[in-house]
Amino acid sequence: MDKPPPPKPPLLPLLCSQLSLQHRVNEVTLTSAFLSWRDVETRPKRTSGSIYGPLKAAGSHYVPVCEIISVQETEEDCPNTDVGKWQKVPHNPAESNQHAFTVSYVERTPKHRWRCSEVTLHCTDRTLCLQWVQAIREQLSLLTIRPKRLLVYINPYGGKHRGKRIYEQKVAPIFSRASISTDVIVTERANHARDHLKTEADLKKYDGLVCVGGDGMFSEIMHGLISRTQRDSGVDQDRSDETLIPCGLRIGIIPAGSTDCVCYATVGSNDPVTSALHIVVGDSQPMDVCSIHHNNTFLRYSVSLLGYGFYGDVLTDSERKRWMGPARYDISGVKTFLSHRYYEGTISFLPADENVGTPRDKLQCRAGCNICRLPTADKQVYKDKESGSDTETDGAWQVIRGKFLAINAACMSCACPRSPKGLAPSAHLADGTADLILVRKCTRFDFLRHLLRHTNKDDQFDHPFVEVYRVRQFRFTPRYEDGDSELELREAGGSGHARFFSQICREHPACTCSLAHSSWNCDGEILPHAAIQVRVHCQLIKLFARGIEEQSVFEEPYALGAM
Ligand SMILES: CCCCCCCCCCCCC/C=C/[C@@H](O)[C@H](COP(=O)(O)O)NC(C)=O
Ligand SMILES: Nc1ncnc2c1ncn2[C@@H]1O[C@H](COP(=O)(O)OP(=O)(O)O)[C@@H](O)[C@H]1O
Ligand SMILES: [Ca+2]
Repeated sequence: MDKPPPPKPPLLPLLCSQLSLQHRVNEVTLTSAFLSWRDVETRPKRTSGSIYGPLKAAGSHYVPVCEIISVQETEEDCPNTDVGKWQKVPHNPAESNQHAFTVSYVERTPKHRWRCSEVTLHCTDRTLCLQWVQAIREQLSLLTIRPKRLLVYINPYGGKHRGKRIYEQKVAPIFSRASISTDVIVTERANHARDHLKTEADLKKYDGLVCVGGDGMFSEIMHGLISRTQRDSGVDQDRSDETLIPCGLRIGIIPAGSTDCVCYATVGSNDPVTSALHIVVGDSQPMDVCSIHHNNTFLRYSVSLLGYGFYGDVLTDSERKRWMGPARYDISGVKTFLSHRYYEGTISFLPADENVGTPRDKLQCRAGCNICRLPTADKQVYKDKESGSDTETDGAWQVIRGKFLAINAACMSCACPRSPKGLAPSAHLADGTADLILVRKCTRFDFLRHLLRHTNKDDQFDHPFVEVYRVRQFRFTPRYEDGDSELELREAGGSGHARFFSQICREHPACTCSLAHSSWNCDGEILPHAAIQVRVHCQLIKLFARGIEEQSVFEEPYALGAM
């Protein structure tokens, strides 16, 4: 949350020269933290006592070394065969035979988008030019968090089927400029990436994974990596009380899907170039993951939306409309809204510690979030267990029964272009909790008001039929469960009528009659069971991201690099 400190004065310049930039003399300085250049032909007036002077002063630029993408010696005055264009011939004839180098660096633009900007600096002789290139490269080589070798998976059918083109045109050139080597796999079927990661991939060869696709594709890669990590460490993921081993490799997401909420909620935009640059600079954002079990069988992991009722039904309907691309969610959304089905069941949950806040906090999770840096609340559960007190029976669990239009859980905001603040606007990426949102039966009109508030600034939780809880674990049992809760059916006074229909549904699994059940939408996959147990695993995975930056971060002085 903290505003980054202003750049420190360059106490120990590693290199300082007068170089020419667009035919003007600039004093160029490299320190271990910044590359800066200042036009010395127009000396700006200082307006305050600060040694930085007015940082907006014309001609002063600071680029943090950690945001430099690459440095290259520039070939002057020759046709650039790569792009088939001639470079601009300098006006000043004296400059035409000079040596130059080009530094590419991150430039922030509105809406959290990053772009690759360049500055070309001319030197009087080649030795000086090489000295500069070498000095900058040396500083870059000290940034050991940057990945050098990546394994890339592309889903050619995600979103609008543009994954391959997006990767080739926008991302691969950035990786090659940053000297990142890649192995690229274009998937041939669903679960290809997951299975490859689970069993075949030689993960030791890589510093990270890249997923080109949507939330479904990300989910595949996450499943492959988590399962592989547990198997390699001898951890049984079927046991719902296991402490899972965090994954070592970071995952980068190049958005090319329908919803792209994991990317949007961790980076602030769904822009392929921005994501590629976050990978290049080696960002790292830990992220919570929910594990979902049915009795003692592992079903799936979830990071974004785990939704029963409305979002489950939207997904079930939209799967038949995949050919429509992203628009399928709008059509199925309207259809599901009109059907206005509600489902009965019981939710039990273990509330999170108070110090992590509540789902209605005004405070949102942003880059460097203080709540996510707290010692993890998650660990408390295991401590309680070890000391013999069973948290499950000591009264901490709360139980809610009712008729629900929607039951949603999200361990992050789920912000996406459709809903910029997300399903759970105050959920934290890495605090070990999920926000549980219960929407009880209400009128169609009220439900519509609630849904529409996801798309504007109004508070979607400010309705009498909506309840929200911040939880570490929860369970759901539908009132009329298949197979194992005949007893509950009888206890609950289940009418012969209900039993009759639940019987029909059991015998005709394809029947979409939803008297008793909806399905869970788990990050865009349909789960086979309605009765589930869910637990949040704090910071189980890491992404090449940094969380959403506060707007002030890309105000001065950090934007001074803009030319
Ligand atoms: C009638 C008006 C309705 C407006 C409701 C707007 C609410 C939007 C909240 C969206 C939350 C999305 C959470 C992300 C879910 C993804 O995991 C999943 C799968 O995404 P994918 O297809 O793989 O990109 N997408 C959906 C829509 O279920
Ligand atoms: N080559 C492939 N052919 C068919 N399906 C695939 C392929 N590769 C991945 N998938 C599956 O496609 C599904 C949707 O992919 P995703 O990239 O999330 O796009 P969208 O956001 O449009 O749903 C994922 O669940 C993934 O498992
Ligand atoms: Ca969380």
